[in-house]
Amino acid sequence: MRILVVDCYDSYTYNVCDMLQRISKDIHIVLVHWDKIAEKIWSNLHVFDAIVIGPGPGHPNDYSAVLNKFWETNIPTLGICLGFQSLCLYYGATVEKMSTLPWHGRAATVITTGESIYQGVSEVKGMRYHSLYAHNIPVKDLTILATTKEDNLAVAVQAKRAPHYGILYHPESICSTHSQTVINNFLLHVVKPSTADLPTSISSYNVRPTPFVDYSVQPCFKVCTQELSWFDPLSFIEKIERDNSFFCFLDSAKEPGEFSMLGFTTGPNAYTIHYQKSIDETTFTHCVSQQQNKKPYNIWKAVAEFMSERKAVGGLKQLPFHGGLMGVLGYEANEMTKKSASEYSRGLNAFASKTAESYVDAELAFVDRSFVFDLVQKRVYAQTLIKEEQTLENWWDELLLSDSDATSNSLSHKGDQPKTPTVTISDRKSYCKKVQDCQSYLLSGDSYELCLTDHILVQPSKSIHDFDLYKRIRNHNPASYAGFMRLPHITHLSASPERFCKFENGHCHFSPIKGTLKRTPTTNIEVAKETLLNVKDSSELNMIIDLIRNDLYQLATVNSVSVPQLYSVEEHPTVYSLVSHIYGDIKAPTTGWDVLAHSFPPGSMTGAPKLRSIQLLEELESLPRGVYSGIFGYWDASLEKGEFSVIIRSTFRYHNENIWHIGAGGAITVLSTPDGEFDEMLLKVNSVLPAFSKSN
Ligand SMILES: C=C(O[C@@H]1C=C(C(=O)O)C=C[C@H]1O)C(=O)O
Ligand SMILES: NC(=O)CC[C@H](N)C(=O)O
Repeated sequence: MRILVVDCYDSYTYNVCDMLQRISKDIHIVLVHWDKIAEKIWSNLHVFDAIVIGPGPGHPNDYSAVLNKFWETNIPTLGICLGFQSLCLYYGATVEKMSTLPWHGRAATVITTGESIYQGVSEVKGMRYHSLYAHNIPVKDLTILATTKEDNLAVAVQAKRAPHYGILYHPESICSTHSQTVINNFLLHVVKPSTADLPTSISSYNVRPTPFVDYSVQPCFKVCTQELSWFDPLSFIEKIERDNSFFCFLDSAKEPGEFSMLGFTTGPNAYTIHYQKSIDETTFTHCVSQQQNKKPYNIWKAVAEFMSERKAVGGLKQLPFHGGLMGVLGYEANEMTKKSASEYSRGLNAFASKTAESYVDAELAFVDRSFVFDLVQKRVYAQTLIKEEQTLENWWDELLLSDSDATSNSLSHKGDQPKTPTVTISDRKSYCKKVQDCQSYLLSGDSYELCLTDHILVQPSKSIHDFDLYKRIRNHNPASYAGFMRLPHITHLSASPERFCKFENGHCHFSPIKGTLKRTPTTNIEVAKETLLNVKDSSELNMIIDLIRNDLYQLATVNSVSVPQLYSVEEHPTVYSLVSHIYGDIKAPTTGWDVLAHSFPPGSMTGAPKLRSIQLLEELESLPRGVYSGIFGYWDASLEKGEFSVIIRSTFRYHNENIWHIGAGGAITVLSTPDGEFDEMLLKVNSVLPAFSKSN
């Protein structure tokens, strides 16, 4: 069966594709963007057995010139949400803003006629992501098939003189029920599948992403492992790090901790890598020779090629990291945002007017020398990536010898009592105004959720030693995804609680956080569960769960994406969080790096639909986000495993400038209160800011 799926740049379109393909493996989908439908598609429309017009931001009027061409055919067509509205509009209904608050991320009870595509289904749960609704529906042209119990809204229609259907709720959502029956009814009872193959010129026409490179390459390195007697990573780093030494420390700081890893750039095979979006160039610098190799394209493709040429074999299987990539990809390191970190060079606010090249959008290191700390077993391993012809040096001896009392756990610090820094942050009034601006976009149907953030600048009274600052942040907020990275362009200090994505041997795991509650003496995990499992926070999370399923479906194997438990509440040092866990499987030649690239930036930091939300947020937020909202982590040289956190509750600076950046914000929905969102933003700033004024 050949189906044309029209993608209106929603963040749920791939969920629609997967929903269709779960019906039958014989379904061949051609996915096209509504505004980029090639002439060869239009001239071959008749070869498709069915058409599905997906959901999308904005008003259906914006799409009519194109979508109406589908309603003029006699091809079985199903419109979802925006597609439903387009069908109703085509027959003269009125489509306009809801007169009540929209149900973004909330499932309604849908009563059906039990007829047509609802044969055998009398009541379903239907997840709603719409701000507009259709009324004055002409009954001479359209039959209403279902309405909501809560507000008696028409949510499914069928045309009387053509096999055209519309469903306003999202049947593809994790929270909708009986969708396989409904879609089955549409496909099997409405569509008469033809047997002929699609013309090759069309069958390969697809916007579904493909892996960057073929990773089935010959390994280039082997991993040499030397177990050492235990030493505490933090005290060790404090002793050996110097103001100009580059290294990357991924610190599992939340008790009991699992693995921490420390990567050095001192080996013969080490590189630093940085990306400048403003010139779309990725630079690889060999650490020993300082020789540079520049690639005139984005970091995702460039790093994929680089890593495929440096595949490693060996090492202890139980360790997460043996050497490879460590670092940060900043929020703007994607093709959806227009801004880049180079904006800082235009003397914005307090920035020194450095050149644009000073501000990079991503920076990582390829480390061939690393320590991995098994915090549970209290074991530490020195690991080296070497080529066959290279000889192994005991590089760790020199480091350990330079640190005679590595076992000391004192969190001593350099320098005297820092004075209160100068902090630039939005005031309540201006932030609340931005929250209201967000909500206007939500009510107009341009977005269902916007993760609004503020860009806080911290100028210490005198320069602060960065690792001292890290130790203070870690003391105040020991997080699961803590870490310290000092590389040539960016110094980044993390206290993040949020995993973005972990991948290992083809299994991917995302765990977005939405819903944050301050810890107080009267809150405990039970109180937090009662408080966070409310309509606002769960609807915020539902939208991101569906968005991440969609991102995963782009590359995951059909039927492999799952959400075993919709919500859980996690306890962190300063807050409680509502979390969900989404899993999916990929198979070679796809790797976790491909999944990261096509799921970036993190949906929990953009909102949904992702593209439109990113565009709106760029309008609303004056500065680039820089490192904040990006991801921080590692990709092992085996290419088989890696883990990146969402960069929040962190601070970073460029080039040892005495200006530190903190990003903080929260998901804005129609249920948000401006003051509540400002307070939430402040709560998150205070997971890091106090460290600039404390002495330990
Ligand atoms: C935006 C931030 O956090 C994000 C928004 C959250 C929320 O709205 O509850 C929680 C975690 C993050 O996904 C931040 O910490 O700055
Ligand atoms: N999910 C959608 O397709 C939304 C349709 C339209 N933008 C609305 O908000 O009503």
